[in-house]
Amino acid sequence: MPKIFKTNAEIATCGGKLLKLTHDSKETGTQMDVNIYLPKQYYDKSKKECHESKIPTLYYLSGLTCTPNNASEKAFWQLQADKYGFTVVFPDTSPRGGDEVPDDKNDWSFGKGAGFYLNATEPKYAANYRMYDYVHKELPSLLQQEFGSDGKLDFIKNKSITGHSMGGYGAISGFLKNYGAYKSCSAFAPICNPSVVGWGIKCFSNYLGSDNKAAWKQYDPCDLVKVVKSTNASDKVLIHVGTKDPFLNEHLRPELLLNASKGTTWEGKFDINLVDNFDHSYYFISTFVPEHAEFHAKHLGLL
Ligand SMILES: N[C@@H](CCC(=O)N[C@@H](CS)C(=O)NCC(=O)O)C(=O)O
Repeated sequence: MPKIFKTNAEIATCGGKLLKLTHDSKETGTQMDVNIYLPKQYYDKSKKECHESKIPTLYYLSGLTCTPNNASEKAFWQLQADKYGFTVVFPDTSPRGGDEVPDDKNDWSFGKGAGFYLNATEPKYAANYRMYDYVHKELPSLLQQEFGSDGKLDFIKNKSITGHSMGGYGAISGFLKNYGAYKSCSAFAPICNPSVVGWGIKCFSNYLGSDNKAAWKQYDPCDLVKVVKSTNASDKVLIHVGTKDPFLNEHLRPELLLNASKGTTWEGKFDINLVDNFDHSYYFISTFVPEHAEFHAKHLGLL
């Protein structure tokens, strides 16, 4: 069978391996980069094929301007993945490619590197900017086909999701829109109410249409909490945001998510931790990665 993924690098790190991959995406119509970390448990020779409990997956969605490499190099998920035994998938943040993929070269918060984890409907962007279906459907399915065939890895059934900034919004939005598909969700400095903040307004207007507010509501966590019912008593979304995050008051606005959830089935289920002195960087993210890893490990049945 022809291979789906091309392996550009296979890097030993911690007890497992980081694979830097590229593949063709039908959703985006482009080649996509993705990194995956296979933990030490995957390479454990004493474990036979067809594990009774397969190794689950944590999807990490990155923020504006990022490629799969930022978090692979600076978040230190690998140590945690080995500790609990989960795979980590680091998708790219948008389609890439040449001039055939529309972009705004003067604005790093829009276009390439800023796909906003949605399916664009505006004609200019609709062919390529399909990061929602790419991340939640196509990528897990392709990974399962190629890397899950030995029966050890589960990219689809036992999975959780997390992310940073635009990726934090992508994680919460994807978790709510696919309620039940992910065992747990967490976020680092998420954009909580994209419909009312600068980064979100620019991306939603261009990708979904400035007048199409009904489409905006289908992705905005502050609207989704009102229509998606939390039916599981153990639902909890773990969030950390730094008080010295320069984007806190202009773009992140965690208080709006707290307010939006009031009176809904999600009230009290967003565990928002405003942490003193931390900024928006990977110094902040890596500090709280162990806490988020333990949280997801519990929900994935690893603890
Ligand atoms: N200063 C950044 C602003 C964008 C930014 O802070 N991006 C965050 C996500 S919203 C990030 O993770 N940047 C990459 C990194 O820190 O490695 C730039 O101009 O590239």
